[in-house]
Amino acid sequence: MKVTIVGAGAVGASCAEYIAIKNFASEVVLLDIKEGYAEGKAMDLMQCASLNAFDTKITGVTNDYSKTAGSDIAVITSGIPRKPGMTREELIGINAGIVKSVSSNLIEHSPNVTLVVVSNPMDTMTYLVHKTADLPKNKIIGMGGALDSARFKYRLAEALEAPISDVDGMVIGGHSDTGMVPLTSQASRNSIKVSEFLSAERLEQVAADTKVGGATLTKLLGTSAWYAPGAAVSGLVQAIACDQKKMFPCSTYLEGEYGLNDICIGVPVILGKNGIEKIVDIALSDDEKAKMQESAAGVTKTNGLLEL
Ligand SMILES: NC(=O)c1ccc[n+]([C@@H]2O[C@H](COP(=O)([O-])OP(=O)(O)OC[C@H]3O[C@@H](n4cnc5c(N)ncnc54)[C@H](O)[C@@H]3O)[C@@H](O)[C@H]2O)c1
Repeated sequence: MKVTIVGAGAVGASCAEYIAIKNFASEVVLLDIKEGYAEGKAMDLMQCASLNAFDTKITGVTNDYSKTAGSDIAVITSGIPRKPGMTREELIGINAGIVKSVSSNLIEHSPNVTLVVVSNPMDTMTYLVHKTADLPKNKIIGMGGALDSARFKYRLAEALEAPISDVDGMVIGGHSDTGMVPLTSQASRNSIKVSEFLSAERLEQVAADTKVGGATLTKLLGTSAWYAPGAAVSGLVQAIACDQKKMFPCSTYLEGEYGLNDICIGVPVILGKNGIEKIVDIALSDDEKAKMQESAAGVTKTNGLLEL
């Protein structure tokens, strides 16, 4: 199993590290446009191999796509991250050009690749790849909901004063500060609805903190987060590589599901060797349906800024 990660920055390197530690891929190629950067990150990571007991071979290359040939899965993290006070949508100008050329180079060298899009604004970047790349829709996957759900579970556990392993919950909708739809009505602690333990006000606070999870970290760090994003991407890559049939909320192209058309947005999907093997159309409450429509309107507005 060969995995390429484009962008050897904070998220790309974290993702490579988690993939290596999980030890399911034979090869990870890190590619960056910055001379020597991916080579350096790859060498540093390989020097962890004996310490962390993994056999994945990590190599780094400067913008040489011939070295990515035959990749089964490729992750696109190239582009700029946001600075404090910025929205993800503000990154579109620079990142759209990068994502378009990177996806085209990847597909040229690996025509059967499955792409995982991470660069922001992620739903719009995933849509851009759909519109410009010659790949079936099941092989174009946007990562956002897996991270947002992990942040939701962190906030739920905090409110419940419970270990995170007790908690389950999912965030669907757009990967933006306003567009996320944390499914608070369905979140549970050991299969008991969290509304049994938390007041409606506290649950609303959990949802609000979840939605600004990225912005909170960006303010603290001066740039966007990388550990949880890297871990979330590695989970998606492992589910595909190991044909796990695991369910994650991912950004995918919708054709009528959730009453939405011609948009990429986060919904639960089953991930296996064929990428997105199924879109899971769950029943939403009227409130969640309305929030999903509002979220989709926001993503569609950002998509309108693309020059397709
Ligand atoms: N979807 C999510 O949940 C999520 C989470 C965190 C970050 N992000 C996004 O991921 C992206 C990367 O974030 P980061 O913190 O790793 O940024 P970073 O600046 O640390 O790394 C980005 C890397 O991309 C490289 N790059 C730029 N243009 C390139 C090109 N044309 N080809 C190859 N490499 C190129 C840069 O040299 C840099 O090393 C940002 O857009 C950020 O907003 C998304």
